[in-house]
Amino acid sequence: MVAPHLDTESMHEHVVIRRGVRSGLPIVVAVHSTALGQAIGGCRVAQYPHWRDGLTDALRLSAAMSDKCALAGLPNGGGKTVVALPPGRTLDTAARRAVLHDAGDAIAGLDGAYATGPDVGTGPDDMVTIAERTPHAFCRPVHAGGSGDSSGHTAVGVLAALHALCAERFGSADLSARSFAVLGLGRVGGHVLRMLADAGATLVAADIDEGRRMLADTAGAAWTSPQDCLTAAVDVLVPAALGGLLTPHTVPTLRCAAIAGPANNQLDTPATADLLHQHGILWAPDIIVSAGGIIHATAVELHRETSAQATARVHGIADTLTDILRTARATGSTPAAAARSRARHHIENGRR
Ligand SMILES: NC(=O)c1ccc[n+]([C@@H]2O[C@H](COP(=O)([O-])OP(=O)(O)OC[C@H]3O[C@@H](n4cnc5c(N)ncnc54)[C@H](O)[C@@H]3O)[C@@H](O)[C@H]2O)c1
Repeated sequence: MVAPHLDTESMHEHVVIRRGVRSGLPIVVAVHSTALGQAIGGCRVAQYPHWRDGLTDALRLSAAMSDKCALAGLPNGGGKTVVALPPGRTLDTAARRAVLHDAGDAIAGLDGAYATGPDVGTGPDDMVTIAERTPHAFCRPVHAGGSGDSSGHTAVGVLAALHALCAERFGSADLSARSFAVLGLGRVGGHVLRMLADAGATLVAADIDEGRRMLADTAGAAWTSPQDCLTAAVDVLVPAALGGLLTPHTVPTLRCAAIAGPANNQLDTPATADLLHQHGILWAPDIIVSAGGIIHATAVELHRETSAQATARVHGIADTLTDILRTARATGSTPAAAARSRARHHIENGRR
């Protein structure tokens, strides 16, 4: 089924919802916008209480991708693929291959309106499997000019954002003078922690996985519980785990002066940006901070740039963030509102 999505607040161009013919699993491909060019966004394979929760996630994440691409200056729109696994369901090799082929067929049916890449629950090998059914998957190996694992590039973008944020909030981009609480030491958070340690920063770190403690020890970071990390008295909180951690319940407990990290969808609702503002906490919009991976991937995979050229684009995140923070200050709005307004402006101009 290919049907237009009728959400009036954020109208999607296409939403494909289908039960995979091979896997029997629910597959959603959401194309939010192609106003600026081909929609891009990862393929997520994750457990959801109900497949409709996967649909909601796909709609939300694809709309956020449109804003992320627009703010990153990419000639692309936002899309997302979600394979919604029932609670407790895991995939063996054959089932995984079946569902990835089903997803590939759904993407192929969009005739190039959308291209996919790795996301939560998928990696570069899965893109090779999807590419057996559609050419619209980022799957070139690094040695052939592909982008590879995005987490290192995302981390480079986070560091660029942290420099810009510190310059705006504390009057200096010198990270060695600042303290950071890194919440989540996975692929991106681990890189960010190491880079902050190299820069001489004072560090606190946490992860629900005790196995990540070694990373913190090596970086000279004080290991703490996730709850204490969230509320640590530091200059900057770096959310690098899951989204939704900034809520009306958690914001009053925060003791940081600023927040910037790679975690997607950090705010539970857009209104929480106002609450952060009221508490004097400067929040760098995640759609800007976390864009390094997608900037690098599109540059090398779609536009055939060298990795060095792509990395220079990733460093541009610092200028984008500085511009948004200054605009917010000048207009008395929140950075979230300034970023959203800028993104919508770019998308509307692209549509004309
Ligand atoms: N990988 C990328 O290139 C990329 C790009 C853009 C955005 N992001 C976002 O950045 C975040 C991290 O991505 P990743 O690729 O590093 O994921 P990951 O799965 O490798 O790492 C996430 C880490 O967070 C930990 N974690 C989960 N729940 C936690 C909790 N409640 N408290 C503390 N730690 C917790 C996990 O144990 C894991 O170590 C995600 O929100 C992801 O969507 C990632």
